[in-house]
Amino acid sequence: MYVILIGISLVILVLFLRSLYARKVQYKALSGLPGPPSNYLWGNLFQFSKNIEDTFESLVQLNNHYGSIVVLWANPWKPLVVLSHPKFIERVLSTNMHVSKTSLYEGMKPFLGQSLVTSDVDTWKRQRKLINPAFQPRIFESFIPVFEFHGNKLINILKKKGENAIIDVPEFIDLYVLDTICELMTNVRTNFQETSDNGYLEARSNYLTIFMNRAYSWLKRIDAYFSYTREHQIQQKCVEVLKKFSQFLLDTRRESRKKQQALGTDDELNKTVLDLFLDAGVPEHILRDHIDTFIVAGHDTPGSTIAFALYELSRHPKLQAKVLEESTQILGRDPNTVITVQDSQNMNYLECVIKETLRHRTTIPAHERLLDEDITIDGITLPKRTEVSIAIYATHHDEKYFPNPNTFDPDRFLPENADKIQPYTYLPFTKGPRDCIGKTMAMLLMKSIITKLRIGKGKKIVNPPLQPKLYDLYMPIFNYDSKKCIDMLEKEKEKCIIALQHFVDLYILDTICD
Ligand code: HEM
Repeated sequence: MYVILIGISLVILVLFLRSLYARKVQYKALSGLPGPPSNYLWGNLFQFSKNIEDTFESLVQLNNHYGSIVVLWANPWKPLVVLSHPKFIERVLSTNMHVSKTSLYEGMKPFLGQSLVTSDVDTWKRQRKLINPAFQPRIFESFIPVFEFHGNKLINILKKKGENAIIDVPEFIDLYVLDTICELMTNVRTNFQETSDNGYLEARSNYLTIFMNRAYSWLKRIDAYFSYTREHQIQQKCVEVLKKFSQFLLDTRRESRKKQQALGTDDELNKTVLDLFLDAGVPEHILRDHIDTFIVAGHDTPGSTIAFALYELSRHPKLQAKVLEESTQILGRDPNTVITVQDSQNMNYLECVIKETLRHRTTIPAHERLLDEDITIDGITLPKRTEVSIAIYATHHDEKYFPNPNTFDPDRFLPENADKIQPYTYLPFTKGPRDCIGKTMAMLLMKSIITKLRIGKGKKIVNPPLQPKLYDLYMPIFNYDSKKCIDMLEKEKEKCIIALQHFVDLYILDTICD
């Protein structure tokens, strides 16, 4: 017995000494980099664990205060190097190396398992290759009936509300995108737009809220601690609800595939992500993880971008006029015209508006990678296994790369100006082998619904006296009832809904009802 206890103690001691040594080496390598003053023992722990809003604000301000390579010791044992330096970003993103994810993504694993966003490198490579056909240009035409069906439904719902109704447009857009993405990913037609109250949205919102809380609290990132918290219990309940929904999509698609195969009507050319995974014989629980991954990755980002693009257009009548003129030239004046892929691709000015929205209101402000080997540039070395954060929001708002960064100016993306944008400073979908697989689909979807909403009739423009706060930009993720779990977000949620509802929705209602 004693021998076993001594053995275990020795193993623990050796592991502790090893990690102490590794930390010493890492501290030596990184301590010369700029960053907020940190203590050797507890790093910047007490500066970055107040609440989500402070953390977001602090991270964004870092680059202004300390420059484009900043080291943070928010977790004293796991430093994070925040990069907004295009040369370093290029070195990380432009090769087949450094595609591993960091500890940040562990918090998504109870929901997404080992799927594209969260999987290890070998699994990710296989999965990405397998589903590539579902995102190739040759199948884009098959998206059009889906955009049309759910887009027309949205227009009808908004029309029925009547002129004096107060409409939370981000919520309506959100439901439209959710229905559209579910069908594009699984070939199953859902109806969130008319029956939104099924618990799925609330569960997903609460899960993501807790994920964000964990992401910015080193303590909550420790499984041994987190598994005893109330948030963990809530998260488990959320996962149960979420998995029921993906199981429903899976069962429904299996049934319809059987019928199609029996009738010989299955579409061999236009396969969805789910069909490709089903063909590959992926086990049941992993199929559910994949469904969840694609719905979560493909939903909030276009949803909030569309809401913000509409918001910006409501504030800039001249830009609206340009967008309207362009869509009238391409589509004519019949509101029932179907928008083809070619039409969408010809909408160059609308594309500039969306690109500028993705810059100005960067939907994913940062993402992380683990370095596979040392990187040295200009005498600065980041050692292998350093966790780096690619601070997209910071490059998008750096005066050096985007003059007057807080001005909404789609002309930056006109062909004559776009060439001047420095490589690796504009990264809404990130770049490299692990970039956003849904970027072209997202652009088609966003163009289709913004055009369908016929923004720019130019009747009544609401001029907002307020700007949404930085944190509001991330609020569409938390748009549903998060009361039960995170009280502190309530105030912010209201602010966001008021800001967007008041300034975007009334405008859209006016123009659409017109
Ligand atoms: C405005 C819309 C969108 C934006 C701004 C966006 C942005 C991004 C970014 C920045 C990443 C990298 C995240 C990381 O590495 O942590 C990413 C990855 C991803 N996105 Fe998107 N995305 C959008 C729409 C979509 C859509 C519509 C889909 C699918 C239907 C999608 C599916 C994915 C997937 C599966 C990944 C993981 C890719 C991989 O690891 O190989 N995204 N997206």
